Amino acid sequence: MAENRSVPEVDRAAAARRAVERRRARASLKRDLTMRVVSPQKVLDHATADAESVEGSMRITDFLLALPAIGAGKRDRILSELQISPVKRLGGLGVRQRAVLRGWLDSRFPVLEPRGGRSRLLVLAGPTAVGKGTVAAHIREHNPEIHLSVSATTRAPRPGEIDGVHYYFVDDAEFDRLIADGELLEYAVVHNKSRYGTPRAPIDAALSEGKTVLLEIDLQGARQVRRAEPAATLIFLLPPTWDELVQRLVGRGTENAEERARRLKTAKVELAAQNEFDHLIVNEDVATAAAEVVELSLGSAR
Ligand SMILES: Nc1ncnc2c1ncn2[C@@H]1O[C@H](COP(=O)(O)OP(=O)(O)OP(=O)(O)O)[C@@H](O)[C@H]1O
Ligand SMILES: Nc1nc2c(ncn2[C@@H]2O[C@H](COP(=O)(O)O)[C@@H](O)[C@H]2O)c(=O)[nH]1
Repeated sequence: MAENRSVPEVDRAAAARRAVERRRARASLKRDLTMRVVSPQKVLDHATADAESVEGSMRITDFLLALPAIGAGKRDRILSELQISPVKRLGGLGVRQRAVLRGWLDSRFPVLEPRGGRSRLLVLAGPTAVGKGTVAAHIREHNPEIHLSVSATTRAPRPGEIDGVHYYFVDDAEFDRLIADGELLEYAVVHNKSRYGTPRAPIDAALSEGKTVLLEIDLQGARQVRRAEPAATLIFLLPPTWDELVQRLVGRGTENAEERARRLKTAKVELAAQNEFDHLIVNEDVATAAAEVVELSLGSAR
């Protein structure tokens, strides 16, 4: 018990606890970098602003290894090219080192200028359980002027899901017919399992009535829409952290462990494609994220 221990002992125990917490926070940051939930530039900016922060205490070697397609060999070559010692922590970099690292990051991971805001066709995509459905439902409730597309799917309804409201639940034969008759704007097998597609007619009708249309679909579908309608506004919803994403998926409780693993595998691929989108929105709070989507829809209302 703490009362029976000497002061230095208590201090040592507290310091050990803090060290464990810091190690955990750094591991979590490393995961978020690997999953592209945070941009490397942002991590470097944090480290520069506060050397004592989790970002600041991250080793340059761990930072580089967390970046896509950087292994130990490449990491060492980059460090030698940038003349940065491998023992450095991000917060301990000198002005010159920070500048060359920032330049290297900008050339390797360009921050794309948003291209969107050009059409009333909005696509909301993002990894599983990030909250696309929740944000879309919030918009349906608070912004009835926005037409929310109802997809067709071959997946079975979840408890509480209503045919024609959440999805059109169809069998494989009907999905084949929709494709054959050209009735889908886009379609895809999602999570290597069920088929999902966007019925074209209701969208054309809503657009011709001057309405804004929102599709909540996966990455493959978003890419198809981009090809078919280059002016569409593509929005990618991000989780605050990878751990939060996993918690949301588990907390939703609608998939078994095998299905969750399948979805998280797809999520990694989707997160890595976020730069293809016109806008990134972090879904920390549903109402705020929904308001940001609506704001973008106003910007593109023409
Ligand atoms: N901002 C938020 N904060 C906390 N929990 C959230 C937030 N947004 C959504 N959730 C919760 O996360 C879970 C997943 O949300 P949702 O089903 O909307 O995700 P999704 O992106 O549509 O997933 P999928 O692609 O798998 O269909 C739900 O339990 C939802 O209540
Ligand atoms: N390409 C399309 N993807 C769609 C469509 N409708 C939904 N989705 C995506 O599927 C997954 C899984 O959804 P769930 O309801 O089974 O959890 C999710 O990423 C949706 O965005 C669609 O019409 N086309």
